[in-house]
Amino acid sequence: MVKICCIGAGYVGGPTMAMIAYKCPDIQVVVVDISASRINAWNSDRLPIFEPGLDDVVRSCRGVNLHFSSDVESHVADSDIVFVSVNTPTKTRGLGAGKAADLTYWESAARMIADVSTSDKIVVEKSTVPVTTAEAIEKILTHNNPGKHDFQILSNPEFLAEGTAVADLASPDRVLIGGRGDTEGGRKAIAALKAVYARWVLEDRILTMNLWSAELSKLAANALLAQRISSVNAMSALCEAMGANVSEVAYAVGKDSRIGPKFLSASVGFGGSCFQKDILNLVYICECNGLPEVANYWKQVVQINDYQKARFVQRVVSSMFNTVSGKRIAISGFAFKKDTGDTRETAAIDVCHGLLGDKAQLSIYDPQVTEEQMRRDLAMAKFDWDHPQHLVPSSPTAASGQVAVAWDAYAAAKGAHAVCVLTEWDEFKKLDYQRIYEGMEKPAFFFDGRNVVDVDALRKIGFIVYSVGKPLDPWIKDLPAAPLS
Ligand SMILES: NC(=O)C1=CN([C@@H]2O[C@H](COP(=O)(O)OP(=O)(O)OC[C@H]3O[C@@H](n4cnc5c(N)ncnc54)[C@H](O)[C@@H]3O)[C@@H](O)[C@H]2O)C=CC1
Ligand SMILES: O=C(O)[C@H]1O[C@H](OP(=O)(O)OP(=O)(O)OC[C@H]2O[C@@H](n3ccc(=O)[nH]c3=O)[C@H](O)[C@@H]2O)[C@H](O)[C@@H](O)[C@@H]1O
Repeated sequence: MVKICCIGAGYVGGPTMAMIAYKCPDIQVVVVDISASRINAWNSDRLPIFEPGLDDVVRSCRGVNLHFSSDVESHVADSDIVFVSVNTPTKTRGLGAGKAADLTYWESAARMIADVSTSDKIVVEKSTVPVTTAEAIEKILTHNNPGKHDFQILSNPEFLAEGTAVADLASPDRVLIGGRGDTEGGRKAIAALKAVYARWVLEDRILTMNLWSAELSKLAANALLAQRISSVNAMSALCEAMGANVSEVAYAVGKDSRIGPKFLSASVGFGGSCFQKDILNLVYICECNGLPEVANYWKQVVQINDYQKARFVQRVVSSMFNTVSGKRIAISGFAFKKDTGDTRETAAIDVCHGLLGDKAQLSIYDPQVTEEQMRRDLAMAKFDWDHPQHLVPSSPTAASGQVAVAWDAYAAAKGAHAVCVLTEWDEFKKLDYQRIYEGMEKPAFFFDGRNVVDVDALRKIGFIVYSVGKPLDPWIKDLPAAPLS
């Protein structure tokens, strides 16, 4: 029986391994992590991540052929295939700080594999890593393993998106396997991993290629996806200036089959643990390889995203008589997108910081994010969020006087001067906005960073409404549009 061990029980390791176990009853899968609390949560009724459909998948195979354990070393030693799905955050110090990927967790996992291995292994890069990381890992493994076992390194980047992870894993657009197809050992390793996925993924969707192409394809895919969002967000600023409607423009553009309709929703800015991190990593790789023009091209995607968040804050402050000092502002949604409780790099953090900087009183509601998480995020230094939680410095009392957390969107808006929608949760489309309006200070402002509400209906109720990329409310029209510097 094939034994798989995955190092890292996070948003990727947990769901991907659960899907492998679910689809391959004859494979034993163990997911290990240095965080005992995370492992305990995977073994409990309340999983550590919120992901639609995941509970059922985990429940159907946990304790049968899917196990979660903090006994990292013995399970790694005992396995044939080791997936490494640990954090690869942006470096905060030293060479490449603010851009390069921090491979500390990766390297320590690799050294541990080398130390404990008593048999040959296939080591699979699941984490998103800089191009040529496979070679570095290979060197660590071959130079540190006393038994001189054979290690085959494969790159198998993950393309799931949070909120749709189960569907993405069950029916992926493609599975990518990079390996050394020019050696016999490499070919065997590729075939072994391919055989795992082939249990449920059509053969023509399993792509095999060389290691560097696979590693780069992952960075390229995220860069291109994020670029679409920055492109449509850049258009949203122009739409506001011209009286056009970004949803109509995106619809018209997306009808071109060469462009396609997906990933063209204008927003307050993309968030999530990967888009910014992976583009910065790409920028760093370009700079290190003497390609400053290419680096600058991709840097723009992140710069437009920062501009979009700053522009939103500017709209809020300038609309409300140029000050939000002491005013209660309801924040509807804190997660970086709907159907997840993940807040890493969420646009809400930057928008809240902007409003807190202008001395607003925030009242935040999100159906899946805990108060503790919101307070930690608002207190944390940039880039610190993507480290295992027990290693992140926290100051849970920061900003506490200016931040309150509400149990629903109605409570958040009570007595507020403005509502800002920052996550596109479905429930925000169905709220009783007449009731919300009646409970607010007047004039009542509504800033929709996700284009979820019916602008005309809210204006009829009496709200002054701003919706990203939509024709402007007469109240807002003549106010400055450029972000405050
Ligand atoms: N979150 C996402 O949707 C996606 C993430 N990725 C990539 O996958 C990788 C993992 O991302 P997430 O799962 O989101 O991170 P995560 O932070 O949710 O999980 C990583 C886990 O690895 C554990 N860990 C770190 N070092 C360890 C070690 N030496 N031994 C054992 N456990 C260790 C941490 O405690 C943590 O629980 C990253 O490289 C990310 O870029 C790729 C595709 C999608
Ligand atoms: O490497 C990763 O981590 C993953 O990053 C993204 O997945 P994810 O970040 O989970 O979620 P997305 O659906 O891509 O959304 C990212 C951000 O862009 C925003 N977005 C998305 C689409 C859109 O049209 N407009 C828009 O503003 C979302 O609200 C969210 O803040 C990619 O979609 C995955 O393929 C990839 O595996």
